[in-house]
Amino acid sequence: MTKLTLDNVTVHYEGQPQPAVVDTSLSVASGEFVVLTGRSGCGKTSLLNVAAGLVAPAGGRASVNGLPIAEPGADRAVVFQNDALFPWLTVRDNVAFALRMRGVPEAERRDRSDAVLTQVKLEGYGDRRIWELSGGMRQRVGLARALAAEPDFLLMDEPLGALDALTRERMQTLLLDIWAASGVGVLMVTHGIEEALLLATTVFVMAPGPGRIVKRIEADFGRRYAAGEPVRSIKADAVFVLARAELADAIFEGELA
Ligand SMILES: Nc1ncnc2c1ncn2[C@@H]1O[C@H](COP(=O)(O)OP(=O)(O)OP(=O)(O)O)[C@@H](O)[C@H]1O
Repeated sequence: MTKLTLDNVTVHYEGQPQPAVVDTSLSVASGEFVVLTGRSGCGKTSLLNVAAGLVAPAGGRASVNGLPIAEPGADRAVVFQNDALFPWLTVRDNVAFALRMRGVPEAERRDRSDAVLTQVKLEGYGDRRIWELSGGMRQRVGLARALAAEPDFLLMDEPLGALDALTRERMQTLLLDIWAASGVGVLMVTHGIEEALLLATTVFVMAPGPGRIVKRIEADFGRRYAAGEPVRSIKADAVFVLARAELADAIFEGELA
C-alpha cells in the first residue's frame, strides 16, 4: 500500500501577510478517496499543490511512503478543471503524450492509451481531434491522460467544475468506477456538497483565515455504489440526507447567512 502524507503543512505565499494554510495534516492511502471542500480561499488548492509537488510548504512535511515530495512525480497525476489538452493532437496522442516523453515505445503507447480511453468510455475516439469533443469528453481525455501514467495517486482540482449538472453526475459515477477498479488513492478538491459525500471515503472541510481543516467526515456512499447500489437510492437514504446537512453546516459555520 502506498501512502501520501501531509504533516503539519503550512503554506505561505511570498508577499502575503497571512499564511494560506496553517499546520494542516492529512493522509491518502491506496484505495482511499479523500475530498477537500470548503469556502473559496480556504486553501484547498494550495494543499493539493503541496501534494502534487507544485508548491513547497513553508512548514511541515509532505511525503509518499516516508520519502519527501520535492517536485511533481509520475506517481501523482494531476487533473485540473480545464485541463489543457493539445488541440493539434488527436485524442490518443494527447493521452499518450507523457508516455512519449518518457520514451515508452509506440506500440505500447497505443495499447495503453486505448485501454484508458476504454476506461473513461471513449472507446473508438482515439483518432478524433480535441475540438470535435464536448466539454465532458474533453475532461474524460484529461482523466485518461492522467490514468495512462498508472499513478499511485490521482490529485484532482475541481475536475468536474466546468460541466453541466447531468454530465457532472455521469462523471461522478465514472470516477467511482475507475477508483474502485484501479485501487488508486484519490485527493480531490470540490465545492459540490453532494459530490463530496457521494465520492469520498473521507471528507475534510477547510475554513479560511487562515486556511485549516475544521471537520473530518467519514463516508461510505461511494463503496455502496461500487457494491451495486444505485446512486439515486443512496442519495435518497436518510443517512445521506443527514450527512449532507452536517457537511453544509460545517462548510458555512461562522458565515453570515
Ligand atoms: N500563487 C499565489 N500567490 C499568492 N497568494 C495565493 C496564491 N495562490 C493562492 N493564494 C492565496 O491563498 C489563499 C488560498 O487559496 P487557494 O486557492 O488555495 O484556496 P481555495 O480554497 O482552493 O480557493 P477556491 O475555492 O476559490 O479555489 C487565498 O487567499 C489565495 O488568494
